Amino acid sequence: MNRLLEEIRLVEQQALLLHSEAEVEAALDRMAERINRTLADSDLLVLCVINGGIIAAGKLLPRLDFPLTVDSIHASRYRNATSGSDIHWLYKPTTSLAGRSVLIVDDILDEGHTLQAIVDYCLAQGARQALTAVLFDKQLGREKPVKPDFVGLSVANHYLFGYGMDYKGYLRNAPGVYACKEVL
Ligand SMILES: O=P(O)(O)OC[C@H]1O[C@H](OP(=O)(O)OP(=O)(O)O)[C@H](O)[C@@H]1O
Ligand code: HPA
Repeated sequence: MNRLLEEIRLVEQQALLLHSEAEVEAALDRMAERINRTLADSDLLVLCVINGGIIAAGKLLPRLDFPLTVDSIHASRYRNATSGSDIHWLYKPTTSLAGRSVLIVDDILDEGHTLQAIVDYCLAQGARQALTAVLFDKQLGREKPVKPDFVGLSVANHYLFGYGMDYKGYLRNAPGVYACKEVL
């Protein structure tokens, strides 16, 4: 096995489960209920922030019970590292955002720079409103540049993986929220 895969296996073995699959699924139900109540008549465009937001969006969408369209955006700040740097714009939506109500869906709000940049981008493209939904909001104990409109769970300030969140590109598929031991 190569060195990176060995590290991934070790991180996975030593990680601490913070939120079970059942907890996250219940949080998704609650989030969807709030979105259904608020945005049913908005001709919504859901913007999935890939890669991390794939699972959040994929699990949220079938819970939404009104007509909507979907596109994606890829702004990456961590790029397989465990600390963020500059934002790299890797994919921009092909749908016109002009005049649209947009709901940006991501896995985690950490320092908030990525989501803030995506909100700014949507508004600059002429979106009527750019709302935000994050499955996890990390408790940093300080103000963030953006306050999400819809939040699934508030999570502890550790480096996390699972439900879309990666460790060095891996472990996004873990069925729960796990804290890496290195940063515990
Ligand atoms: O609130 P912030 O501190 O800006 O961090 C949050 C962002 O970081 C992760 O993306 P990442 O940059 O790792 O790209 P990825 O989705 O391709 O993994 C995550 O999916 C969020 O988009
Ligand atoms: O804790 C995290 N885990 C994975 N990806 C992330 N992107 C920002 N914070 C995190």
